Amino acid sequence: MKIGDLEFKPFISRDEISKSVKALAARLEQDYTGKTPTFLVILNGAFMFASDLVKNYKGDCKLSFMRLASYQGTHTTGKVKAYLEAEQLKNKDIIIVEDIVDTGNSIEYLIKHLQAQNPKSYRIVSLFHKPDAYKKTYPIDYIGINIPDKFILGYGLDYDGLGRNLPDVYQLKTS
Ligand SMILES: O=P(O)(O)OC[C@H]1O[C@H](OP(=O)(O)OP(=O)(O)O)[C@H](O)[C@@H]1O
Ligand SMILES: Nc1nc2[nH]cnc2c(=O)[nH]1
Repeated sequence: MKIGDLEFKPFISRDEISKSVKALAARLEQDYTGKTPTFLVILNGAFMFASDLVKNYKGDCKLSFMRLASYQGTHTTGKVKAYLEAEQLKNKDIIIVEDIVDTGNSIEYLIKHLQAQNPKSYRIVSLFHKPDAYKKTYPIDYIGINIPDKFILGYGLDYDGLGRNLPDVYQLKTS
């Protein structure tokens, strides 16, 4: 399948994704019993995962959204800047919702930003994780599916803005 100028092949089906999302929601529900966590959704990529995750989460919860703007120059390690009102996270049980943790640059930035705002607690849930590409040591508390270090798209993840709407996940063809 061609997206933009690149060729992709089917990788993870919507059924497999759905099972993983339900399992994550169930684990979170159990761990946050008696609490009202705030799901902090990291836009743009996590929008679809977050939507399905909270639909499957039956306990009380709140939602907050944060956009990370990447400034990508000629280097691949893009710097990120958060857009979020200060004090919004103080004394809250935060669950950071990411679609993917790859190198960990984004999550590192987020954690530093979050710590400065004194939340009561914070944990990370990511639907996808590339352990071989991960360069940080922060634990990813809840991981849906570990994947190899290859570019994917679909289910919220894009290539050059394209492919976010696809219900299944595709992997870049390399040969
Ligand atoms: O672990 P890393 O190497 O930092 O990669 C993970 C980040 O990359 C993606 O966001 P992206 O910057 O593509 O923005 P988007 O969510 O708006 O597509 C994803 O949503 C994560 O935030
Ligand atoms: N679309 C997409 N975005 C990413 N951000 C970090 N890793 C990836 C990836 O594999 N695919």
